[in-house]
Amino acid sequence: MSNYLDIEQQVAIAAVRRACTLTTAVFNNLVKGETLVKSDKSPVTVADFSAQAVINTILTSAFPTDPIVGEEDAADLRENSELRSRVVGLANDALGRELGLGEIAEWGLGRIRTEQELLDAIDRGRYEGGRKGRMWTLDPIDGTKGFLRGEQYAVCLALLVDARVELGVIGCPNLPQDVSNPSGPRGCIFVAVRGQGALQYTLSGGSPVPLKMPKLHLSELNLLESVESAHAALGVNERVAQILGITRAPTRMDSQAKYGALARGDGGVYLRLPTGVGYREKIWDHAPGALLIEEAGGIISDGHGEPLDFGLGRTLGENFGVVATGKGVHSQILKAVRQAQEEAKK
Ligand SMILES: Nc1ncnc2c1ncn2[C@@H]1O[C@H](COP(=O)(O)O)[C@@H](O)[C@H]1OP(=O)(O)O
Ligand SMILES: [Mg+2]
Ligand SMILES: [Mg+2]
Ligand SMILES: [Mg+2]
Repeated sequence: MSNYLDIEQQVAIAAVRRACTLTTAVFNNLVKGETLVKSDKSPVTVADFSAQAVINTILTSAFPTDPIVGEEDAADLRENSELRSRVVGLANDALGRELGLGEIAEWGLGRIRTEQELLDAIDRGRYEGGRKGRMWTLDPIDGTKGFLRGEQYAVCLALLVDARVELGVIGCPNLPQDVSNPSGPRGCIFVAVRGQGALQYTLSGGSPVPLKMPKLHLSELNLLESVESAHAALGVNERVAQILGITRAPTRMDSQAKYGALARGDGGVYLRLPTGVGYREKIWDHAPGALLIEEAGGIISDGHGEPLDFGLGRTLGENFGVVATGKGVHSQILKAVRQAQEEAKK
């Protein structure tokens, strides 16, 4: 008998691997005009579109009936022929390469797609989400601002069944494989399967390393937080650290690379508190990271201690931020969050 979600895991890792190769290549050749600004003022690049095209194409070929909640859609590309042909070229380069480790011909790799097929593949990510059945969440580039700065970003894919995350894959092309050797080799893939633990692979292949979060005392913790001050209330984080007596400086990093760092013990707490402008967190920004933390032995909730609800649609609804950390310190951190929040209201 095969292991739970064996095929899904192989497909997801292969898709994320191909997308990571693509995004790395695009970064090295990105030219002016290949970045657009979306209606929410966030950036999107040809790499985001083509990575979504690649992953959706592979998922659809392996699991034709599974819906996908993906961040991007093809509307901007349908009106811009220059951008469209660049995305189509990049996606076909990535899909057309010969089969790699663990890939099988039935996933339809190696075949060149038409423009129409690739735009439709991107738009397969428009599923509205919900509470029943299987669905994938995809963030083709999480942390686009980090990607554009040449810093951290992540290619993030998760499989949910009845709104519960069962499989999470996070590819981090720029993340050092070993935090104690920051100038050493980069490129990690984090994989979590419910009930089966969390693993780190290197992007280049090889055997995975199991991840287990270390038991840390409050005094040893440091916060993992956003680089962008518009994404999280960094001032409140500072106060939370002060209340807890944390003296180590926070680690600022874009994207769900933070969840990978937390799962392997490079930091003690992922802390993301709302800035108060009414932004709703998206399910693709937390689904794979949430399972990774649970399977590495940690706990994840919102800032009030409530579980994250992935069954509300494309967003986490009215949720109050995210707190992910070790089981031993979670309640103390929530208490400090409450105190900092009350002080901020005064
Ligand atoms: N105003 C906002 N508040 C919170 N998160 C945001 C906001 N705008 C974009 N994001 C998303 O936050 C995530 C990055 O947060 P972090 O600061 O932890 O790196 C990304 O998913 C980013 O989208 P994107 O996937 O488009 O980069
Ligand atoms: Mg975005
Ligand atoms: Mg994102
Ligand atoms: Mg994104």
